[in-house]
Amino acid sequence: MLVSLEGLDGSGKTTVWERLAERETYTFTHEPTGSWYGDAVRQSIDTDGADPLAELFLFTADHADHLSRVVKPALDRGEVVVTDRYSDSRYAYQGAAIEGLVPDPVAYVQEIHQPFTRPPDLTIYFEIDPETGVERSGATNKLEQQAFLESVEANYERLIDAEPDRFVRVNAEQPLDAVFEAVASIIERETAGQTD
Ligand SMILES: Nc1ncnc2c1ncn2[C@@H]1O[C@H](COP(=O)(O)OP(=O)(O)OP(=O)(O)O)[C@@H](O)[C@H]1O
Ligand SMILES: Cc1cn([C@H]2C[C@H](O)[C@@H](COP(=O)(O)O)O2)c(=O)[nH]c1=O
Repeated sequence: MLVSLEGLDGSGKTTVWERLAERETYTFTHEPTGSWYGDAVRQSIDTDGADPLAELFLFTADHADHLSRVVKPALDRGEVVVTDRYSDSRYAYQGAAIEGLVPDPVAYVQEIHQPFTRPPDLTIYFEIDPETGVERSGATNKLEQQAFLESVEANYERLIDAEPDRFVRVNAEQPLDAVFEAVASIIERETAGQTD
């Protein structure tokens, strides 16, 4: 079973993911990955003026490698995989970043993925206000900006509307302990008795 954690920058995904890894025996992974593809992505994120379409394809290359090298093999072994960000990050973030370059950016990014990706079975959406996201993340790069995160949030809402059964919302403005327990219990409930 494949579980993804999604949300705006600063929503607390990584903090919860790290705590889960201390307590649970799931397979833990993340995007951008630690591979050289992930390094290229991080270099692009930190480059103001990087071409947004080129950045989309860097993120997508990292996803393709992540799928074939980590996610699919773990799922084939019957493991529960918990990933900190996955394909919805591309639909929401690059959907916002390439606005104006193609007619329907979110649909365009989804179409690029459709032939090869493996959609998550469950996606936990860490819900926070973009303003809180900017405060918590420290606005350290071009993505952690309020206006941009407002567009990203709108794209996430569109994805949730399209697939309400896949997404579970968690109020990520609660104290961290409450967010963590909510996420842990959702995953425990949804994975009970499941292997792949
Ligand atoms: N529920 C919470 N209440 C208050 N602060 C929080 C909460 N969750 C996380 N934080 C803090 O917010 C900051 C960002 O958290 P974290 O890195 O986990 O977010 P993230 O969703 O992984 O962001 P990004 O996608 O940018 O990596 C950290 O300093 C973390 O301690
Ligand atoms: C996977 C992915 C990520 N992003 C953005 C979201 C963050 O601002 C950065 C890095 O992610 P992290 O959780 O802080 O490590 O990259 C993106 O725009 N598109 C994606 O597909």
